[in-house]
Amino acid sequence: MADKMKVEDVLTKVKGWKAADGDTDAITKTFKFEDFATAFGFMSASATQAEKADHHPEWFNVYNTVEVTLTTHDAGGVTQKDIDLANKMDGFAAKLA
Ligand SMILES: C[C@H](O)[C@H](O)[C@H]1CNC2=NC(N)=NC(=O)C2=N1
Repeated sequence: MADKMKVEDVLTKVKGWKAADGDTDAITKTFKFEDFATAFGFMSASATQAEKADHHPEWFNVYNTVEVTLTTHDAGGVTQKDIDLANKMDGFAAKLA
């Protein structure tokens, strides 16, 4: 199992993510796209990656906005798996921007 890391250390390895409100055991970022189809494309690419890595995001989507929260349930906090998924999701978002 991936080891739980300090959220402040994790935040040095991802861009534009922050500690989730009232929760030092998760990181969050809000992605905004041109429209729903693009937001859904981002979610689709992220879902495929999540399945591949067996590591899944929590998210909330309204139209063109996707609020993402990452944590590792098995570790009770943030791990390298969240850093990897955050960086992948940033890459998908950059391609769709
Ligand atoms: C059994 C399976 O490997 C686990 O339940 C996986 C699935 N996806 C997961 N996703 C996340 N975010 N955290 C986990 O601990 C986790 N565990």
